[in-house]
Amino acid sequence: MHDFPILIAPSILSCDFAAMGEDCRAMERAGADWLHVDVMDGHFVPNISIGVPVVKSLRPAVKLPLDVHLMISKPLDYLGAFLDAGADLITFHIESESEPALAIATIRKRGKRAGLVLKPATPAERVFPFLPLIDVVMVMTVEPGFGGQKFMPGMLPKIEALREEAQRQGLPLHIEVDGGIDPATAPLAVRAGADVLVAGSALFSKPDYAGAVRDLRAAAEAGRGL
Ligand SMILES: O=C(CO)[C@@H](O)[C@H](O)COP(=O)(O)O
Ligand SMILES: [Fe+2]
Repeated sequence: MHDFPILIAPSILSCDFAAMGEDCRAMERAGADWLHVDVMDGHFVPNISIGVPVVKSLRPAVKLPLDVHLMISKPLDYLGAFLDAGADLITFHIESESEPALAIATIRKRGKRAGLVLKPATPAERVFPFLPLIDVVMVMTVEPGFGGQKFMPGMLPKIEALREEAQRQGLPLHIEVDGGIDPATAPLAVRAGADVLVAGSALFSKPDYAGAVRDLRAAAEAGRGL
């Protein structure tokens, strides 16, 4: 079994955009591990969110690693800009118009971490050939595009298949889950093999961020023992 600690990555899609820096610093003080930045182009997904200038402004505002989730049709065209802006990890969709091996190499050549993301309908096997090349594989547990949706338990076998394949290939791969993660669903994802938990609404909607991060981490860690 992998022995990564559980990591909590609050999704800033649910933060207060009028006070983003302070809201993110509060999440940092609350004990978050990464900051998850959702980038949407209105084409790959039916929503528009934020882009390069926001990553650039956030970079000096927090010390947390910036986990940039690209929900855009042409990730290759924008990798350089996100890397220059200060992304520490860039994940992009296997369903996008990209050459995955080239995109991964572009990110890793800059000394940054790379990951692939799967939409709910995409089978785990699609990314098996790329697992030795990446640091993170991310399983969408909702349809990408919006925060605050309901976790899809049907994604649990996909997480299990990815963890099994990573173990079979002897890879220390992070498995990140994104969408509908809260203290009720986190243990299910962790038991299936996830170790990085993105959570937007479940954290930013709470008045006490430290308590919310602590409760999510405790629930997830309990999932390991199930
Ligand atoms: O990438 C996405 C949505 O496309 C996510 O990162 C969401 O922002 C997670 O939000 P919650 O489901 O946790 O509210
Ligand atoms: Fe995301």
